[in-house]
Amino acid sequence: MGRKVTIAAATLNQWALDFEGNLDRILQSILDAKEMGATFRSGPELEICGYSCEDHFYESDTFLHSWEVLAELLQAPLCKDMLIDVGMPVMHRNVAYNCRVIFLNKKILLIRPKKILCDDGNYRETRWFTSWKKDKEVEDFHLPRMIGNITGQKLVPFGDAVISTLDTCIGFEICEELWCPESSHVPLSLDGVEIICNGSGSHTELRKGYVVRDLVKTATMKCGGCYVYSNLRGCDGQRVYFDGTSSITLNGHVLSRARQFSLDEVEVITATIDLEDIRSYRDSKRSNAHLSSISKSYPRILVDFSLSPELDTVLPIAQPIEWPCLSPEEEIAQGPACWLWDYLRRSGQGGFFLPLSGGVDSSSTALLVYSMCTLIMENVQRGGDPKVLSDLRRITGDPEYTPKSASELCNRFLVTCYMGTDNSSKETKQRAAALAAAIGSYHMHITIDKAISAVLEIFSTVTGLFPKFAVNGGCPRQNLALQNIQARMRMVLCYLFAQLMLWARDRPGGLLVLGSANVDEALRGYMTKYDCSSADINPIGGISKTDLRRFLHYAKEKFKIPIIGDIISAPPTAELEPLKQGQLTQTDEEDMGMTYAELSQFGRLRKIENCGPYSMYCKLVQTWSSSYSSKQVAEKVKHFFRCYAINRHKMTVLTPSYHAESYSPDDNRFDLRPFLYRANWSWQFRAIDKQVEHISSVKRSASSGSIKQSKKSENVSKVRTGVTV
Ligand SMILES: Nc1ncnc2c1ncn2[C@@H]1O[C@H](COP(=O)(O)OP(=O)(O)OC[C@H]2O[C@@H]([n+]3cccc(C(=O)O)c3)[C@H](O)[C@@H]2O)[C@@H](O)[C@H]1O
Ligand SMILES: Nc1ncnc2c1ncn2[C@@H]1O[C@H](COP(=O)(O)OP(=O)(O)OP(=O)(O)O)[C@@H](O)[C@H]1O
Ligand SMILES: NC(=O)CC[C@H](N)C(=O)O
Repeated sequence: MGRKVTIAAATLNQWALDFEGNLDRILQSILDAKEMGATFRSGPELEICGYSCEDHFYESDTFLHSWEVLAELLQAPLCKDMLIDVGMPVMHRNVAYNCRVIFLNKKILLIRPKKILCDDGNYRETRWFTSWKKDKEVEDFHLPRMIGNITGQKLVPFGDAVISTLDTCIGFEICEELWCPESSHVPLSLDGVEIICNGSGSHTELRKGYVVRDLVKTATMKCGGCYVYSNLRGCDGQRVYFDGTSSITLNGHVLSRARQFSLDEVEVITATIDLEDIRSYRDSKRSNAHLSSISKSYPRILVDFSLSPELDTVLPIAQPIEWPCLSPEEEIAQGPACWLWDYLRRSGQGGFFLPLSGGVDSSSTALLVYSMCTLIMENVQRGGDPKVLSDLRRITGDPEYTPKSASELCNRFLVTCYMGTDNSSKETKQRAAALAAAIGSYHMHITIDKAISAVLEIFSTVTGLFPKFAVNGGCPRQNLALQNIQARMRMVLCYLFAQLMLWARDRPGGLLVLGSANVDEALRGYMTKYDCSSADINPIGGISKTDLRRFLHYAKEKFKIPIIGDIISAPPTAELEPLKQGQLTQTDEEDMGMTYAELSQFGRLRKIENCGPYSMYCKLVQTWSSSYSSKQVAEKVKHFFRCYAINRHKMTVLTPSYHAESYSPDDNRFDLRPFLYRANWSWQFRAIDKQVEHISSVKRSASSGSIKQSKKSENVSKVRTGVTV
């Protein structure tokens, strides 16, 4: 009959500039697609070189090696009789484009450049690429000779065209083209293109999972057709994690979807569709059909090849499935854990070292490593990607190793250390030890007072001065300095232990130091510069305290670790000031002058809603009207902006973190701002003061108005009752 087509979308964990590994994973996906009966395979954006090559896209080597990989693919016997669509950068007439290259049986059919580039947040595509502006036009592309020698072609079409096979028509839109208001799938669908492929490089963020689902469902519900969305997966050398949710959708229904987070480097999904379902859906949507009849056509590349088999009557077609979205706490449990795994195996290190204070932040970080271990266990037990076990054996230095349990694995991967001082309470020490025992980390407890005294002694010998804590009569400067030296001393010890702990345990290599400053503390600058926040990597640096608490509640049940309950209910504290009869005198929220919940709101308004001090005040004066007076709101906003301005310099040395929040203050990558501010914000704060004054005068006149009004009504009622004034 020739109407049923099996299509494959590949999800690949590529790595920028790892041409060898990227080629292997592409080949593996083609093999898997073939074995699953597909005749067409589409893959993610820039899959040949990796998405995050960034300024390496200025290097001609990146283009050269991408062509070399394509040459391997063209010649691979595996690729015979399959229509293949791969992503790579291509230079055409001295301009670099982000392209799809579509080939079949050693011939390149089309090179399709990206038409709408992405420049939001983490993306800077226009820095390296130019968008193709010539709608529905193609030009001749002169193939490099090494490719021409394989394909026997000199020129191939380059531009905005579609592929017509004997049985259907295939078109392309690349990632951002789906997100933007002038998506290519609309004119493609109106021109009768039945299968639309989107090779994408879309990163994860908390609560973003529904976006692609809604986009592909809406696109195909409105326009009809089959949408093949292939996304990257993993950490390809940057702070972002590509979440891998590739999907195949038909006429508004999702037919197949890859997992959102997974350790599998290659995951191929397929769906068999009936092309007639597209035709009847579109034709019965009369508005669609009328618009189609007047739409301008795309150039069609005719191919003497059919995606559907001759005899397909009994071939079962795919049925709609549900696309459930993970909760934010599940996203935290899985996303950073997968990112940590990619980072660990690609960095060549032997595990992690974590200073564990028993507080919410460092405990969350420890639990994320444990979560990584549970994902590895699940993968090994399921017989998932064999690469997981081979990487595991390489990292542990044990070629025979097979993990017995997540906690046994955690013992090999994670060294935790409580670094106590005279100011530490026994409760935090116990909580750290109990958590470490529950997850199985290799735990130590050390005291660092001697080191701190030694450093202070150097200062006192030179100056003859002895700084004191505030409780002992010291000024704020002395008080802070005494806190910061403890925090910084911990950092120095972390790196020492990270370097030598595997030596002490008779294993090769070193450990990556994990940091655990959360996104809110960074924004407010409530951290000591170059203390434990200056780690190698930080899995929670993009996550808010509020979400970390939600994650801890989830982890307590999921991993059955009761001590997490105590960690959640303890007040966040730095424990850097002396205790009073063994009790805490210092809490984070009191020190900061704002709650974590308020801080999170400031963060969202500053970054996501682009509020300066004045706009932030105008918004919060309404939102917080039931709790604070306009004057109090003004004070809070000013306090936040003062702290932010004074501490912004700390963002320049922020430890690289997993990107999770759209309000991340990550300097010069996600949040481009100066780091030297005029911290009194005199102009801006005056604007706030004027508003406060205005609101107060309106209130004053309203209340005097209401007094007059009530006197007036009193008189009226007296007249009515016959009493004269
Ligand atoms: N504009 C600028 N550009 C570049 N550097 C600048 C700078 N302004 C100050 N600096 C430098 O920055 C340094 C001051 O920063 P830093 O040494 O961090 O010290 P600082 O920010 O003054 O104090 C540490 C802060 O973290 C809080 N804290 C302390 C201990 C633990 C915790 C916790 O996480 O629980 C929080 C503490 O309450 C305080 O707010 C100085 O070296 C100063 O010269
Ligand atoms: N007693 C300690 N032992 C080990 N590490 C510590 C200790 N105190 C602090 N740290 C490390 O320094 C980091 C920052 O310390 P801080 O007191 O600011 O904690 P925090 O950011 O509130 O985090 P937490 O919730 O983990 O205590 C902690 O996350 C932890 O990694
Ligand atoms: N690579 C792209 O074009 C980025 C796609 C998209 N805007 C996202 O946030 O995921």
